[in-house]
Amino acid sequence: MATLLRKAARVSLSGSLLSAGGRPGRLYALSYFGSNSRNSSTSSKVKVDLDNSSGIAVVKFQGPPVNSMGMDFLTEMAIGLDKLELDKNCRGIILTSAVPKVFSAGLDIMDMYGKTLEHYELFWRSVQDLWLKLYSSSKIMIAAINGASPAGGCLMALSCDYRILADNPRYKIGLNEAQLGIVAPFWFKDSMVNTVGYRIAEESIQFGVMYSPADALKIGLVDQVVPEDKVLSTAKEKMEKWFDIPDHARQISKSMMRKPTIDRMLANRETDIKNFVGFISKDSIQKSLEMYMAMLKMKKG
Ligand SMILES: CC/C=C\C/C=C\CCCC/C=C/C(=O)SCCNC(=O)CCNC(=O)[C@H](O)C(C)(C)COP(=O)(O)OP(=O)(O)OC[C@H]1O[C@@H](n2cnc3c(N)ncnc32)[C@H](O)[C@@H]1OP(=O)(O)O
Repeated sequence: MATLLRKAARVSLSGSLLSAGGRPGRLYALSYFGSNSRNSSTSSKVKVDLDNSSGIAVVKFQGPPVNSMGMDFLTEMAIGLDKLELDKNCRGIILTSAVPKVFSAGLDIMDMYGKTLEHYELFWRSVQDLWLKLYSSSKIMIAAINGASPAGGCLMALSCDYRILADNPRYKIGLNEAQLGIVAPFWFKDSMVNTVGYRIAEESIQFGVMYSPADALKIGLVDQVVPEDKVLSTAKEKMEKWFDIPDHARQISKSMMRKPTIDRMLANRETDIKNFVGFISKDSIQKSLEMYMAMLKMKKG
């Protein structure tokens, strides 16, 4: 019976939940995925390794020093996720980091500082695009969080179906935007509310709280805390459990849960871009970012 279910589960719905929701999907070349038992692709910031026999793809962030989400990272992630979304051999995706101590430092602050309005618009569209791909993926998404995960890093984790955090008190996670003098947009907030509930999100976002693993587990921001050397293996074990559920049933259930949040973002996408560009280009906000970057550098010296 279990084997039958696994076979049935292999017949997955094609495309992300976005296309399953009746929106036009896009086609991308499948150049690097052949019929070998393992397919790897490395670009400068992201490594994708799909094991065809298990159906698990590991997407590793490899942009030292802190895996910040700049234009290159956003583009490479978008391409990698599109390819995996279309690959029938892939049933689950694990996000993790190859950079010691950091999962991702979130959006690259240098992409939000001292640039043109056109750059801000393009950058924000790319951030939205990555979130849409992650949040609406038809695949099982597990975050194997093996380092600090502030702001955009936390958002990537929140977009997954399951979160495993390494048990190291230095690996804090949260939407800390308010601490930088900027504001987590509504779809960051929605992702947080959908995970931890309204009351906790309300406090969390206003204070820009960064949670220790123990606290993140307590509020449900992560689902499991495990020793650092077990993060990836636990993610793979967990994935096998998710694989027991037939894909079509899981995908439709996922879509049912996430569609209202995705639709809200799509309906407000252009306004959100306008808000971002207007907000980030303000002198006062640019000053806050400048001071924050200086503070990060001072902390080092
Ligand atoms: C009305 C509202 C409408 C719309 C909304 C409008 C706008 C706002 C939306 C914006 C949403 C923003 C989301 C974000 O993700 S913002 C980014 C937030 N990130 C952080 O605060 C993390 C900052 N970094 C850290 O805390 C630490 O670096 C970290 C990750 C814990 C690692 O610590 P450590 O290993 O000690 O490394 P260093 O701090 O020494 O950093 C090394 C190096 O990297 C630089 N750096 C760190 N983070 C970033 C970053 N996010 N972007 C760019 N650069 C970063 C750091 O300065 C060091 O540089 P150096 O040159 O000194 O080597």
